[in-house]
Amino acid sequence: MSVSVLGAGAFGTALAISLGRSQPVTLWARDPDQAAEIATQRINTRRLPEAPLPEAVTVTSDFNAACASKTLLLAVPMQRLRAFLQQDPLAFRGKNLVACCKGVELSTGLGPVGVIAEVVPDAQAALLTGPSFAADIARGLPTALTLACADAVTGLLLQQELTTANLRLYRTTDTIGAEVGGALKNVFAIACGAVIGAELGDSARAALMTRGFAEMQRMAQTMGARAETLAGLSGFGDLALTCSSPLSRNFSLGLALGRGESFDPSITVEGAATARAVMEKTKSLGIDMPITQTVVALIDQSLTIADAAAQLLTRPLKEE
Ligand SMILES: NC(=O)C1=CN([C@@H]2O[C@H](COP(=O)(O)OP(=O)(O)OC[C@H]3O[C@@H](n4cnc5c(N)ncnc54)[C@H](OP(=O)(O)O)[C@@H]3O)[C@@H](O)[C@H]2O)C=CC1
Ligand SMILES: O=C(CO)COP(=O)(O)O
Repeated sequence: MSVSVLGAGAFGTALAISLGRSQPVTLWARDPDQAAEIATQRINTRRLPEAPLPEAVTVTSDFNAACASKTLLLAVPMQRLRAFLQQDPLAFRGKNLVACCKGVELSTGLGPVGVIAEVVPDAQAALLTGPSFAADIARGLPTALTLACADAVTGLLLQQELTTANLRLYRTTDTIGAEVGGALKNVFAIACGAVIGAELGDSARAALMTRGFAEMQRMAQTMGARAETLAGLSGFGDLALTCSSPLSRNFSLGLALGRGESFDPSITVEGAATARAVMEKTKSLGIDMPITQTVVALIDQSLTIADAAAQLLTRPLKEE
């Protein structure tokens, strides 16, 4: 069986590199000039410099050629996924579509698996998520991720097909839990970055991570997810990585907010739109998400970091 990665950003390129060390892989970039440059130089200088492509990676901008594979990894940002699929839904029929993005769609409140199911209902939708920086995967450093697929047989097949020497996959059928964990960890990473940027201390960050994890569990379980999914790589695991590393773009946006600095708007930061989408969604779920709400206000600059901290500290006292 063959695999293609659609989207030659940092993550798509890293996955193609890891897979390409042991099997043929196609990496698709939408821009023909970019595809030609990566193919010639054997490196994605724009998105993942210092990570050479193995020989077994074929780079192309030919969409139909890339879609000839049975398994397609969709490595485009969350808010672009629907438009990307809608360009040619027939090309995706009957495929194993593995979303590699994290977040909640602003217009619908759906996660990546939900979006795939809506646009291409006759594909097998799956999600690859969990703690990993693209640069680490590309360098061959050890990583472990979650492969979520509601269909257990397809999930097992994808787990075997996409596990590599340095990328160990665990599988689950709980796609909702995996979606919510991956989406919310980015929101809390923004909050943690802001706390560190404003020099409020590591204790405050630990409090935010823990109470953020409570919000994540609350939302996921209200939506029918399993608690053990949130305790796994896609929930706790990714929360731990993203909230503690300046290599995270979400954490870095938070750092900039905390320091009162500007941040390059062209950088992919999934947590910003997702925080908004989650607040919209939780209106109908009827649950309390105070940290997520605070992140929305910080991004909108309708609240200072000091006021945000004061607001969270003075909420009514409750049981843990
Ligand atoms: N980077 C990382 O370490 C990790 C990222 N992820 C997740 O992977 C997803 C992608 O992130 P990442 O690769 O880092 O982002 P990048 O910003 O590096 O790349 C995004 C890619 O998506 C492409 N793209 C955007 N819109 C479209 C579209 N409509 N059609 C086709 N291609 C499109 C871009 O193409 P173009 O260059 O032409 O604009 C670019 O190649 C995110 O959800 C992120 O959370 C998950 C784990 C790790
Ligand atoms: O998802 C990631 C790590 O698991 C990458 O995080 P950022 O998108 O914040 O860089």
